[in-house]
Amino acid sequence: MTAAPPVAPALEAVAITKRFGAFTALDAVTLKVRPGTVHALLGENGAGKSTLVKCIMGFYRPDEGAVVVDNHEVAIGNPRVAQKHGLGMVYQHFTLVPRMTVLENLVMARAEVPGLIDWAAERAALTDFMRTMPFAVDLDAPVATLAAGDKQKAEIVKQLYLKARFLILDEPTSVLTPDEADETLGLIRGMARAGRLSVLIITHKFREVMAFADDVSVLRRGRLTGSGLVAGHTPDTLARLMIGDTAVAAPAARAATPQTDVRLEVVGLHAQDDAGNPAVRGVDVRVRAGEIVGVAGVSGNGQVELVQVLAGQRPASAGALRVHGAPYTATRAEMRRHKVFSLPEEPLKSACVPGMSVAENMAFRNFDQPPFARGGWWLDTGAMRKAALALIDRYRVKTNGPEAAIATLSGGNVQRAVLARELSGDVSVLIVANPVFGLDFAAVADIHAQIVEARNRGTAVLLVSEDLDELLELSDRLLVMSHGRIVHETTPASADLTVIGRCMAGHAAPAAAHTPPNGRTAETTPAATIPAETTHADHPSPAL
Ligand SMILES: Nc1ncnc2c1ncn2[C@@H]1O[C@H](COP(=O)(O)OP(=O)(O)OP(=O)(O)O)[C@@H](O)[C@H]1O
Repeated sequence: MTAAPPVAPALEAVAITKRFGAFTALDAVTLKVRPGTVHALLGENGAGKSTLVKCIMGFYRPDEGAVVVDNHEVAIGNPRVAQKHGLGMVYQHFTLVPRMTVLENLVMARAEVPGLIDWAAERAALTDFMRTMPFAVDLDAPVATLAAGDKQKAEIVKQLYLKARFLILDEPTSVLTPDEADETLGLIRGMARAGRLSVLIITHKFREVMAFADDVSVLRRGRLTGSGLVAGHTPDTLARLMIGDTAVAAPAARAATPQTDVRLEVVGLHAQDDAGNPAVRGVDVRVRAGEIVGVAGVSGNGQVELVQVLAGQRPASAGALRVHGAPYTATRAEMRRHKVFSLPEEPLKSACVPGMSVAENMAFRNFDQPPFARGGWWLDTGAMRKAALALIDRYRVKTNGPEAAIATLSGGNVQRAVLARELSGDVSVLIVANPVFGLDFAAVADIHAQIVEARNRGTAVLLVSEDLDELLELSDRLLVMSHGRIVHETTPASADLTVIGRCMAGHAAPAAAHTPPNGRTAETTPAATIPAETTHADHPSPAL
């Protein structure tokens, strides 16, 4: 490992320009991070934030400009060189190997790992190192067993162990609960104030900028639109720098919908996670036409597996699904017949083919139907292009064109492209997971408006989200999922945040809470806490 001085460095990105073909993603952007400070980098989706940090970290070679660390220009040709200069990056999504322990992950991350590892010596050295950390992370825990907050701490510890003195955090709190986020950012800020670190943090959350950052820089369409002390800004001034005169979608009015026919029924559903452990343990949910049912919960409590079963990406081990009263196993034919659409988490990974074009990805739903397919096999690329152009325009997808590979779009724009595909038709049931993960506030407003409009048109929406504010804003009914079960039901109007928080954290709800009369199906009770024993956990229904 390279020795690096323990003091926080100053870092400057000077007049960085980065082009992708004819497109200029960054136009002479200059950013100065003062030593021992937390510097927030803001910008709407596609503004160039990731491109800028990738230039700093050596993933991309800028066309023009320089990176200066402690007043010395450094040539960072690749991320290993960045690491040698004490620069480390923590990503939005976790990079540690889930099946390995924290200790194994840390040792294997080093640039030079000996052929024969003396694990006892490594453990002793790492135990000493952990004593210098503000975080306590269990070295022997397999990463897969850690809660999201602990995983993120382990990612940060890894960078500090690799002697990073300048840390770039790319939306580090998007997978954390609000408490975990505050704790993590508080500890990071503490380390910066102590002079151990300088930090550049990409975030879309103004609250985090105002509470934890010293300085802020704002990008818009590849240009720096503002920079300075956070104390000199308000969320309004930052918003203006971010989106200029772009109109933000007004919140969609919630129409009174009759909510009569049950469109989606989940009955006694059980499913396992990738390791074969029970993940969904007896879930009952009904969603009616014109209703948004929100499912809250800390990540890792079975929500991903629930959505995957509903999307046909994971088998159920027991229980049943019904759509329009008919048995449903989420085959493509059933999805088409019943008009079931889904917007999954990480759409680039789970709902796109990254190497294929925006137009092709937008046509996935019906590429084998007219007007895209003719004579059973001939694909009409002209029709696909035309349809894609209309969707790009309507959903404001920023792309170099319908022919661009979808993987070249920024995260937020991939999300818009998939949403355009899934919402553009006649939708009877919509299953949505964390739809605004990583999006800026203008895109969030857009997507929320689209979901409420779908509901107003009579779509039954199941909305699974880790963002409680989003659920309280959008849901007609709100369920809380913990340890694979629905443990609480309420409406946003009668929600008690303390009870919800306690249920999310897996703590028993207060005895005074009301149990649904049928003791079984989370559907109609206004505010109910459902004891685990009333679920189907121990009595799985017959397998699908
Ligand atoms: N490899 C690439 N090839 C072509 N264009 C690219 C490539 N990477 C990024 N872009 C384009 O550069 C622009 C900036 O993208 P970038 O990912 O830096 O945005 P961002 O501010 O990080 O957005 P988000 O908040 O959505 O992650 C976008 O228009 C994107 O489509």
